[in-house]
Formats: sequence, C-alpha cells, structure tokens
Amino acid sequence: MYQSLEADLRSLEDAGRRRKLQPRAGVDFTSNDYLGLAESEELREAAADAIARGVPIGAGGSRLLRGNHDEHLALEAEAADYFGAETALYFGGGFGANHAIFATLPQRGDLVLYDELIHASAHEGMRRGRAACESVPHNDVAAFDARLRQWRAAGGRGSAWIAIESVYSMDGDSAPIADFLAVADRHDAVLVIDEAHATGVVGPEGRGLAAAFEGRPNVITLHTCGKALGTMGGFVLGPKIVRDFLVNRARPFIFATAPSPLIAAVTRAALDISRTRPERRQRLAALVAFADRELKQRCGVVSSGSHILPIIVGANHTAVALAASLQRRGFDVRAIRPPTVPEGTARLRIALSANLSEEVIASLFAALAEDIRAAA
Ligand SMILES: Cc1ncc(COP(=O)(O)O)c(C=O)c1O
Repeated sequence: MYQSLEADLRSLEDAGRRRKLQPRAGVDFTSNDYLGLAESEELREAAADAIARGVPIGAGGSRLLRGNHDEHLALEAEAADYFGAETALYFGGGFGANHAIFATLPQRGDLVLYDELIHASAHEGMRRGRAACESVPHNDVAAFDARLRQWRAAGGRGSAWIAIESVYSMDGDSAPIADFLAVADRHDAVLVIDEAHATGVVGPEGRGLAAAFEGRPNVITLHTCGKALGTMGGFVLGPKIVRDFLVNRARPFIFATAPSPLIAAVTRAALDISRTRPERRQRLAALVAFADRELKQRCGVVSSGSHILPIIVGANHTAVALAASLQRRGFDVRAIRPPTVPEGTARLRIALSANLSEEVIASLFAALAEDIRAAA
C-alpha cells in the first residue's frame, strides 16, 4: 500500500537527505530562540499573569467567527505601534503569514521577483497565487532592477512585487534593503521583506533591518514570533488595504482556528521586553563578535557577521557526520541539507543565543576545529 512512499524514503536515505526527529539534547546551538526568551522567567510570568486575568487558552474558532479575542486585537495594535507600520495582522505562524502574503496579494498579470534564497513558505504561497513569479540571483539588486525595467518596457502593467529576507535564515547574511527599496520606488513595486531572523535581534529596539522603512505604502514586512520573541505566530505589517484584503481573502487566516489568546498575551509581553530591555540583544551582539573571532582563529572560517553562522561543507554525508560528532560531545548542532539549502551546499548551521557563554562557544569551535582536521 505504501510502497512508493517507502521507495521515496529510501532514495532520500541514499542521498543523505532522510530526516529524523531527534530528542532535544546538548547545548543549544540550533534553535532560533536568539534572545533566550522561550524558556525565560519573564515569559513564564507573563503567561501566569494572563491566566490569572482569565485569558483563554484556545480561541475557539476562526478570527472571522467567535475566535476574535481582545488579546489578538491588543497584540496587533502593539505590534503596529512597535514596528511603526500602519496595521498588523497576527497569524498562528510565520509560515501561514508568508503563504498568505504571496498566495493572496499578487494578482493575475502581476510579476513577483523573488530572491533565490527566499524561504519555503514564500514559495508555497507563490505556488498557490496567480501572478508570474521569477527567481533572481541572491542579493543582486541590479538584476531585480533590470528585470523590472524590461518587464515595464514590454508592457507589464500589473503590480510588481519584490520578495526578499532581511537576514537570511541559512546564510546569516543580510539584504541591502535601502537599495531594494530604491528599485521598488523606481518601478512602482511593492517590497515584501521577511524579517523572521531579524525580529528582536537587529535594528533599533530590535525592530529589524527594515525599521526605517516601515509605514511606507509600498513596504510590507513579515515579523515572526517563534524565533527571537520566544512564542509563536507571525505578523504581516503594512498599509490598511493589505490587512483588509488578507482578512477577506487569505485562506490560512480565514479557514483556521485563531491563534491561542494566551500566546497572544505572552507575545505582547515579548514585544515589550524587546522594546524596553535591550540587555539580551546587547549580550547576543557581544557573543556574535566573540564567535566571529573564535571561528576565524580556530577553524579558519570567515563568519556571516550575524547570529547565524553557516559552516558550508558541501556533501550531505559530511555535514551529517560533523553534526553527529559535535552532538556526541554535547553540542546540539544540526546539519542542514537540500532542499532547505541549494544542492551541494550542505552545512552546519550554528545559531547563537543570548543564553550562551563565551566559554561554551570557544569549546564548540575547539571541537569543530578537531573534527575538521580529522576529516581533512
Ligand atoms: C525566513 C523565514 N520565514 C518564515 C518562516 C516561518 O515562520 P514560522 O516558523 O513562524 O512558521 C521561517 C521559519 O522557519 C523562516 O525562517
């Protein structure tokens, strides 16, 4: 009955691409809990406080029906104010939010140009949408510009959309956002910026790399809550028309139970921490600078300069073997393989968090240096 599924899993196994769920163990160098908030006392207290106030655990229905709670509305008002956008719409996850943006907003006759390294959630949305979508080489602003000029010159009359991330999830590098915005302005395009790995971590008050441009009519951002903010969900931030349209047309919003009001309340506390208490962000920035130096000195690898450090090794089996060795020594480092990253660029993805110490980072890189030498 399941022969074809078994055959597919075998082919993944042969290519070194079969994935298995692993229990949590070892020092965390893999989660996206960059500020260390997910298990923090502050968020536990916010949850206890919300429970004491009688905030419900479950929403009980779609936002368009009985599931629309005051906690959702308060969170959206807070998020719009914090990030500086006209409106915010809260989804149960960043995946659904990104899917909604790309499946819903671009229309037939539009053109979506997306960075080749953009996240799977945007791809899924584009697949469901009606616009023509084209990949453009990573961070190649001139290529976006040239293609839009060509499209307009050939009579492209619809809306143009540019889709980028601010901090790339698997490479840790960032987009030149001001340059992309200049291209968007020049061609009357909308710039959609996925800030998932920037939210809470970079920019003024942790508002991301696009903070200076939020609130412009042709800027839409996605901020997620399951990474640095330590909870779950995602915000689409942008002009009122975008929020109204998504509420009416976005299937992940309409045909899903609304996110937990309790989590919405805790997320509001996380936004407040991000806004008013910079200590965790400052600590993370200091650890990033330390890790940069250590990685170069011990392993000869030049880092991305951000909290996401990719160690690209190429072959899937090599990445898996290196990760397994580090795990045996008590470091939770994972191998990232295609299709998450392009073919031939399997890597270790080391993510830093404000919860780590310089000592533990130094010991990870000492172990990695040994493994790299042994593999050479
Ligand atoms: C760049 C990017 N966008 C969107 C998402 C989806 O966000 P969430 O995990 O909240 O569903 C992720 C998460 O993996 C991501 O890395």
